[in-house]
Amino acid sequence: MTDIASVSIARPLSELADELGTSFAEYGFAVIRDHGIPADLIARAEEMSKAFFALPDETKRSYILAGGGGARGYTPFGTEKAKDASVHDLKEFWHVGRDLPADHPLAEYMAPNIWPVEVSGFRETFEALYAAFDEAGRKVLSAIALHLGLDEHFFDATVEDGNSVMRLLRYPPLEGAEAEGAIRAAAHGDINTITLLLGAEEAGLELLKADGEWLAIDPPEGALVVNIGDMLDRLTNGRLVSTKHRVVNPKGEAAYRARYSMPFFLHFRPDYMIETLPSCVDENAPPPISSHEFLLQRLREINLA
Ligand SMILES: O=C(O)CCC(=O)C(=O)O
Ligand SMILES: [Fe+2]
Repeated sequence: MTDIASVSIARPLSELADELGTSFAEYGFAVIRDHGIPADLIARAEEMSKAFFALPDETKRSYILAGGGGARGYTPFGTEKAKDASVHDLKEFWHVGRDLPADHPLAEYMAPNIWPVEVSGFRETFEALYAAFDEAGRKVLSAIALHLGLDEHFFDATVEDGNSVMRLLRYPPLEGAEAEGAIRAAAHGDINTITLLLGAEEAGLELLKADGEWLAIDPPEGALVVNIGDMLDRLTNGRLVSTKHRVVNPKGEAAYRARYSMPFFLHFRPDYMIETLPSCVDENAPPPISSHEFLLQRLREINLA
């Protein structure tokens, strides 16, 4: 294969599962079209995200939740650092999670969302987008299950009421001669099960290929860029790879523009035991670990817990 797959997911999953799975095995990434998230919802969400980040710094900072590890609300510029990186990423973000009823057995793992009162329609829009991401994610996981020789619904119970997080990201415009080629988000692997990303048509996202070269990702307007996270890499003992990726400031005029994107970090349920699938076991298979414990280990490494 010479490039990552670009797949319409409107076709029967059994027909596309292997094309998708092969791309995840080789690159850890695929582009997914016809994913079912309505274009007008995406447009509204992008507008609301821009409106939030345009608020005064002081207002945005009033939505920082101390002690929550950035899991909900606002995280300012200069907080998150990639694992082993020496400088902070050039980004600010807002997190929306799953709202569970207070008496739900998994409620202790998922803090209630907070919402900025200054942007009207923000809550409704992002609740709708969260649900749409959830549904698109289940479909992608069904295709992955087929590719792995599992039942199409294998992953349904593993992600039900999982602590997936939707991140609204803003990378501020950079200034001066050093802007071109600056690193907006240092190379990292995602921690979760799979990530569904909107907004990557604004240039900058690159993945690290097995041969050590960086490959720029250039999806068509409105498509999802999907990548395998560390949890699914671990579950499959590396058959599907969590590939390092980064966001560089593009060359030319775009270097001086802000970049907005919206990843949805789809997570297993916190109590799901990540134990290598029987078909993927070999002598190097890692020991079982709960999804929650794995997440905590990794958040400490990136300065968020
Ligand atoms: O902004 C992007 O395009 C990618 C963001 C990303 O990789 C992340 O937040 O984990
Ligand atoms: Fe990422």
